[in-house]
Amino acid sequence: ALKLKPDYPEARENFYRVANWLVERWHFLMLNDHGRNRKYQQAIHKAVQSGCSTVLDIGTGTGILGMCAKKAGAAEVYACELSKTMYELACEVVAANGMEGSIKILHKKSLDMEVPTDLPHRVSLVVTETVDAGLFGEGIIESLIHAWHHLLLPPERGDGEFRGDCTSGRVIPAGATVFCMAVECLEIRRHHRLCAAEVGGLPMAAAGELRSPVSCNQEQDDSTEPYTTERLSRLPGGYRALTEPFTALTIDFNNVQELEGLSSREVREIRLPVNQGGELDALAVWFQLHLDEENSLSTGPEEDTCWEQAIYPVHSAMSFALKPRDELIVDVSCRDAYLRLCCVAVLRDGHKIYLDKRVDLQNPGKPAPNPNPEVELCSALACLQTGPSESEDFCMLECSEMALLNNQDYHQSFRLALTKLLSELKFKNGNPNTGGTAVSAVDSGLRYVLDVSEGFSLLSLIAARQGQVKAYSSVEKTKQQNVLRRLAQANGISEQHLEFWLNHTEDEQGVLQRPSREKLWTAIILDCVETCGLIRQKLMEKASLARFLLEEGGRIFPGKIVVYGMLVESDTLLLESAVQGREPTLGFNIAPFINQFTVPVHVFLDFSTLECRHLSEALELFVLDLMEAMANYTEREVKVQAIAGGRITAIPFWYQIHLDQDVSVSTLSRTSHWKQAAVVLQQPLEVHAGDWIRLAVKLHKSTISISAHI
Ligand SMILES: CCc1ccncc1CNCCCCSC[C@H]1O[C@@H](n2ccc3c(N)ncnc32)[C@H](O)[C@@H]1O
Repeated sequence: ALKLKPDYPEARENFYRVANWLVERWHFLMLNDHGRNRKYQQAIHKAVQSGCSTVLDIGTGTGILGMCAKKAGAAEVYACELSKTMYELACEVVAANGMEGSIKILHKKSLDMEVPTDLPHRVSLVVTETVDAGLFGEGIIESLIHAWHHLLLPPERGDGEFRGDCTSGRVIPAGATVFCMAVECLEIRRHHRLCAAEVGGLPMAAAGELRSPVSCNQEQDDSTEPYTTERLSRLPGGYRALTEPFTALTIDFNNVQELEGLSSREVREIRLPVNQGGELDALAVWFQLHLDEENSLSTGPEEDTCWEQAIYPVHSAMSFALKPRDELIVDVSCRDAYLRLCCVAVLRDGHKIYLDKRVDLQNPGKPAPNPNPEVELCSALACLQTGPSESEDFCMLECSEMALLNNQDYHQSFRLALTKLLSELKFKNGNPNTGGTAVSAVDSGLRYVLDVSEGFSLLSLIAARQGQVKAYSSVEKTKQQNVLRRLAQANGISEQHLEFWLNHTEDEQGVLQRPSREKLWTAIILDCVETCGLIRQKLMEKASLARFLLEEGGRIFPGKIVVYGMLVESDTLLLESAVQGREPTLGFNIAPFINQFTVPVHVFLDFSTLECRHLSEALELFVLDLMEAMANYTEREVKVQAIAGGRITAIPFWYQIHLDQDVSVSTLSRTSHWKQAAVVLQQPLEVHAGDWIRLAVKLHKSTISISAHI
């Protein structure tokens, strides 16, 4: 169906979202990584030349490694791929490169393969790159254990005697070395822990412990993941290494006993000398993939590779300052096939300070010496909260929800705009001699504010705190509602002034209706921009419904969104969007096939750290007026002058979100929890400084498309 690529807008918009989902973005990065492809080719060539004549490519993707084996002269090449989309793609690619008859591709997971059903006999070489940023995340350990038992010839005998005919089995990559270091990084901290004692003027002590879903401590369930991934070299604000990288683990993929022993290996405790003081925010993990004795690939933050690192955020109520000469104690284990790293404690002047429990092992009765008194005080205050006891009861927030909570500008701006609106209305209606419009029958002077933000939001509380406001919140999860209730209680907001309207929405229409129909809303707060940088779907429809429900003088927040963009030349964005010709893929004809899944809008971009050349100033692309429906259009032509010569390859865009005439928030600001998006041009456009470029900007169903012409 995707190949039919219907061009009616709904399908096209869905096509983007589906294409993004069907084919992960790293396929483009990987195939454009000529260095990676070359190293695999060399290792495979050497192995085949030394006699490995039967090869299995596990997780073939586009088929590139299997084709290398064939070209290197392997007699039999098999490949398996569990994703249907990639399997079909591999079949097309192999056929297009004239190897249809000589590579047998199976739409199967390697674990479901056996001899002789799927392979006529055991093979002498398995090649695979089924690894993620945390190395084991694609199941390579389980795949190789199964391969050694069922698909590979036995490893060569320990006597080192080398049988040239390769009647023994081997794996490429031959092994991996995993590195780890402690880092300070505000961007990571903002996504995993509450960084301030107050949000939008609201003291947060009563919230109890808030956690992101990334944690590798004991209670492992499906709501948490052991690590997240980041491109450390691209994070806004950068990072600071607090320790040297240390080797957390080495693994030999040609030793099945070692592979089997991995998950039952006892937990290793490692001590990391701190050589740079700073806040301990996370452990960063990467690895070297040893393809064979000569070639290895690295996913390190300093290498110029395109890969992300695995990030293990440190969980403790408040951040913890490491000092030089401290030793960080880390537990390394491989429970249920994931690499787990946990910062356990800090060794300082002979004392063990536990990051979570703060218990001093030497004299358990006495609390540990205080790492830094103010931190201790904050967490003590947190423990004083009236709510649950501090540890077992915590509330889980998505990383994006945590980053939103740490966006002070956002909350202060809403507080300011709401205060202004409420005082305007009070003044107008409350003061008869203003000759204001007919005063609506506002019963007890109460005003109603509805917060339909997606996910966890404090805005209902910030509204209710203005006094004389009854706030309705769209927060659905019970634990999250309890956090809001606790905060309301601790901040003098009466229970009656905070309602969770999803608890008693009688019908679909009820979503935006007030309980008592005759009155209407003073303010309705809408969520407009997704964290990924796109306009939320159905925003304009929601805005028109919300407008209808406002009382005289009431407002929607935000009232207006202005889309800004910039013409840039960025090879990086090209490499993440499409395979650039044949050269990077070792001359194989792969690009046209995988590029079917290129999407013209790139999301989750950190524009502030994107390597690119600015070819224009920032310019206004589009205006969305949520208060005046008639003011809106679906397309607009904009002219912009090139300030430098070059190839326009993309147009990153972001938003100025206007809450009212004077208060606005930028999605590009330093404290922004939003990422940016970028339109990647189908054809790069060569321009000279001073050229005028015409942009045709279209917004259809929340999807922005831009075409550029001289
Ligand atoms: C320096 C490498 C690097 C470092 C850090 N980040 C990324 C990379 C780049 N590698 C990413 C590959 C990641 C995806 S794995 C590639 C393809 O293999 C498929 N699969 C996975 C397991 C599996 C199996 N047992 N049997 C059959 N098929 C299997 C997947 O469906 C996918 O299409």
